[in-house]
Amino acid sequence: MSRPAVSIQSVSKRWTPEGRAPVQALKDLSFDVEPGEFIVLLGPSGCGKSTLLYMIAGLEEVSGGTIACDGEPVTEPSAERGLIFQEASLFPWLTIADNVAFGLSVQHVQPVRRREIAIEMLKRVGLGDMLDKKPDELSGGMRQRAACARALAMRPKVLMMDEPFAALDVQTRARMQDFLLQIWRDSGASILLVTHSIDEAISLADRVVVFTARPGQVKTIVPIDLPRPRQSRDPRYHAYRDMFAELLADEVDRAFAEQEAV
Ligand SMILES: Nc1ncnc2c1ncn2[C@@H]1O[C@H](COP(=O)(O)OP(=O)(O)OP(=O)(O)O)[C@@H](O)[C@H]1O
Repeated sequence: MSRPAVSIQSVSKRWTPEGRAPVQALKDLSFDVEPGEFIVLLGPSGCGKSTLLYMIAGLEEVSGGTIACDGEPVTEPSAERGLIFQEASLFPWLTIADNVAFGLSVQHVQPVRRREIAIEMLKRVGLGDMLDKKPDELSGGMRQRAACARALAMRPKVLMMDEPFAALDVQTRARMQDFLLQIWRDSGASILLVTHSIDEAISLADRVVVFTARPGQVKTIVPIDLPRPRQSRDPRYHAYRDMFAELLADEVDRAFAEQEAV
């Protein structure tokens, strides 16, 4: 059997903000992500989903346990692990093509080749005629597609997405989900996507990792056994929706109770 793309073993994270009480964000978290697998992380606010992505990205250290990608312990950021945020973090003063090409300069790709790759990636995300536009000339959905192109240009083995479509309207969000499934299939990358939307989780995931309220632990891992494209009118889809709503309700109650107690 192949090695997991990401292996998370007994990971904990304790934040110690200056002048404030320490926060145990994650506790004894373990699961693997298989190569090419689409994982969705679902859980109440503050349970440590973003924290986990930052640690896999190598932007934050674990307080305990280990994270390994393709068998190698994560100690620093790598082009093999891309991270996309809710708001596309593009450089406003660069064109879309230059934004996509920028990351490749760090990988010492020659300028002409950088531009070729940028054009190829932007075409793939449907922005082939927007190459020389600046980010503020694009809609939110287009900016997010440009951010995907920039991440994919680095050929990551693992792509992490932190609520990437939360700021988009419902129609754009549905299109972006279709688009994401397409580029996921083409790229062969593993994806870890954080969302608060049960529908998004069911529409996208191979498996959904449900977190407990803080400190975040794995409450359960649910494989979504439905063919794609997934139809919300399918009775099995409804059964998943009910199950996730129930699983989350307890944890959201717990998270609220904790907040009120502070
Ligand atoms: N840099 C930081 N310093 C101190 N505490 C932090 C830091 N980042 C996150 N935390 C705390 O760690 C906990 C987990 O935060 P995190 O953002 O990972 O949760 P989340 O599940 O992604 O939340 P949400 O769904 O609301 O985005 C929260 O209590 C948060 O306040």
